[in-house]
Amino acid sequence: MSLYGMTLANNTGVQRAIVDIQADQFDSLTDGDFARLSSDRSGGFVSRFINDVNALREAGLRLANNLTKGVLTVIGVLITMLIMDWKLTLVLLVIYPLAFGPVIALGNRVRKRSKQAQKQIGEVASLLSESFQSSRVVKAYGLEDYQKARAKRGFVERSRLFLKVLTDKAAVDPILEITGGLALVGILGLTAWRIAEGDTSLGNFVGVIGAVAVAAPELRALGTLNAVAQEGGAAADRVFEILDAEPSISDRTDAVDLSGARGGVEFRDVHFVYPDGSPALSGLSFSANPGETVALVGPSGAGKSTVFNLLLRLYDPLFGSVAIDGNDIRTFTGGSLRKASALVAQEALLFDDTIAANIALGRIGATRDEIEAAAKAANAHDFILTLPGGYDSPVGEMGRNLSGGQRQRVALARAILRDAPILLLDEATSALDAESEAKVQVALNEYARERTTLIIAHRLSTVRAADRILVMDDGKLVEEGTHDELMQAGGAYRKLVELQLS
Ligand SMILES: Nc1ncnc2c1ncn2[C@@H]1O[C@H](COP(=O)(O)OP(=O)(O)OP(=O)(O)O)[C@@H](O)[C@H]1O
Repeated sequence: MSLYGMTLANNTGVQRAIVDIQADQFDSLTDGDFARLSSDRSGGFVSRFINDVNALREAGLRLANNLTKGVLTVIGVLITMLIMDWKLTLVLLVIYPLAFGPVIALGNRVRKRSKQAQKQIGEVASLLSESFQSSRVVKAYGLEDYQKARAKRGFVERSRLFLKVLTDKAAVDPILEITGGLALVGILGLTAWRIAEGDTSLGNFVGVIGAVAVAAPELRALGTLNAVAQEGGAAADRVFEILDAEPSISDRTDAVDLSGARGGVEFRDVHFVYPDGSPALSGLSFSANPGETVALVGPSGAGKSTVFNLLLRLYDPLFGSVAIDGNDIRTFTGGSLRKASALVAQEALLFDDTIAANIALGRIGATRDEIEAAAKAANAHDFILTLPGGYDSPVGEMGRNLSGGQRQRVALARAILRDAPILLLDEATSALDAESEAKVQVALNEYARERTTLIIAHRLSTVRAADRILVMDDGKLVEEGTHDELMQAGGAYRKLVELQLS
């Protein structure tokens, strides 16, 4: 009964520790650098939460339930043996570690190989989620065989790596059998000699061997436990990689809250290269005054979205500075800095919840009336009312139940509700038809009057009305002016417009 009680207590303890580890891992990733999250496969992270944590749980439970019992038995047996025949016990104490040497070496190999296997599970998880998310393209392009082959390769590799770990673990018992057998032969010889010399008696010897027989299964269990512990250790290494990572972008100790921002934005000679080495900005300087609407245009890869990434301080520039209202954004706390901006990104990301809940994320605690007012301003109200559940309709995973244009309008409503002094629109209306876009534009013009608005758009009709248009190329500013001025100047902007009209 006490064993039952101990097992229950261990199970609960391990389970609680696992919940804490999972929550801490999630907190660390969510609060950590954006660069880290965007640099690894999503499946890699998912597997750290599921597979690594499972391995930790297994190891934790086995260690908690078997280690104490095993160690206590071995200590008790050792004391008895020392009393009965200390010389033979000392010989055994020298021989046993020799037998355990290979088991420990094997344990280290298990650790290395488990780490490799766990990493590969992450790759398989990414492959699976990518494959299910892209099922439309897979069907439309007849890529079923291609995907099946990729998945099969992943599964085969998974089983190959898993088998290696199992093979190592399986070798523990035979090693213990062989070394144990050899040790026994030696001990028998030694004892026969000592009995002949009159140094010990057969009775003592039988007593010691009896004690070894009691301890042997526990020792063997401790041997396999080592392999399990190493597997758990490999998982723990991966979990702690996440927990211990220090974010490179964090609040300075003297950071202050940005409150009452007027929304002036300034980039001064900003140079930036992504962590993978892709150059993005090389000496970009521009400013946007509070309340001004500034459009960023230019060829794909010119660095437009990067401007938003730096303004939100998802990354820090290599050189130069980004300022709001004349103060370097690194002097502000990250939370307050991001509250000053409302971003609508190209992919209009929605969460698997209702439409109302998705809009409300713009400002936690907003009332239903405020949510509806924001939806009206984003020209979303009418389509929302045509849905069976109205504002309470579920949008599906990543907003899959809505059309691209509908998703964008819900995302716009969320940004409008945020009521921030800086509005960042990155191809925010690209999925709308011309009529809907025009309607959204009218509403946005009204809303943007008191806000600094930065607009990225390829469709140049969207940016015509901006107070100023910045033309970027290769991470630099190449032209600047109103639509009319730039058309007259006959430079890069005019070429872009003519290309779109032709
Ligand atoms: N997360 C990232 N990691 C690595 N490189 C990136 C990342 N995002 C962008 N880049 C690179 O930085 C450069 C600028 O990209 P950016 O997205 O800012 O261009 P853009 O002008 O917004 O292009 P588009 O109009 O196609 O959206 C590109 O060469 C791109 O490959």
